[in-house]
Amino acid sequence: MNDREHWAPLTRMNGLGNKILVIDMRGRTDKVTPQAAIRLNAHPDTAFDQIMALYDPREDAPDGWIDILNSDGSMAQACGNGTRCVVDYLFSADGRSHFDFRTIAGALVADRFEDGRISVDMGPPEFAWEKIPLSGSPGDTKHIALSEPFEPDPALQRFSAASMGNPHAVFFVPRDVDSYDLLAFGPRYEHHPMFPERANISLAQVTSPSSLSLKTFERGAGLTLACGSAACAAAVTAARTGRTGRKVSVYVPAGALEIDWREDDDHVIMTGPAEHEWSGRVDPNTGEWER
Ligand SMILES: N[C@H](CCC[C@H](N)C(=O)O)C(=O)O
Repeated sequence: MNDREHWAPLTRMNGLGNKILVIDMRGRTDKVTPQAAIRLNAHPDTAFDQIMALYDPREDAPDGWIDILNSDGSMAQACGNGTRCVVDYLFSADGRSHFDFRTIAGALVADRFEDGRISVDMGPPEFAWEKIPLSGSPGDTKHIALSEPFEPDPALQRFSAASMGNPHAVFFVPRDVDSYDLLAFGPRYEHHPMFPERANISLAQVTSPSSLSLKTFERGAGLTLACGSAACAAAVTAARTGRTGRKVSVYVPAGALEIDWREDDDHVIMTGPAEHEWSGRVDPNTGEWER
């Protein structure tokens, strides 16, 4: 029997087009399962890039623990666009605008401003190759030569790497990011032997000392319209390689994310919108849902 009254609130949102499902698991003792994620992703109305599963606050998670699931059921350590959606979901419920969440990668402190924009402190980037992680001990992670198999275009044979809690490979390209067939080579790059935990693969075209355009093939989710942690990774690697300053506007089709890589504490602050689409409920164990 489907005891739907005991299903969890399901909210479909997006962060600049990054498709997010917020599942409110507070007050429950069960978990959103990878099987539920795969089933939800199989339906066109609930197909998503990430699930943000929000659990009760606990001693080390003042405003709640967040599990992040990719659409293939794998777990992610960071999700900037998804975090903004959780903030907006909670603000709509009780008007609160400051939050201190925890994920497996650490703290995610976020603030919602009067105009609806939301800032998330994504923490400091990590550049040490063994912590990203990369294999083959490439040493300097500013300019890494990709080992075979790679694309014939030289711009797709070297990258900069960073972790925002999750692994990112950023390829700086000279042309419009849409002029490359990222959908075609993204899967091979995501699973490349240099990325022992796979990687989020981004193409970045620097357009000024304070702006770049970005396109990302996400680990465990594929080509997405936006990726917040990739925007952070692209901004810090652009700054680190002297292509931009530490404040960068990262443009994706639906708009821009503002990234500020702070000098004083090395933290990366990402600011952008969140959009509510519809609300329903879901069985977090099976992925059965209704609006
Ligand atoms: N879309 C997310 C990133 C998800 C990262 C996930 N693809 C992984 O690292 O496995 C964001 O806005 O930050």
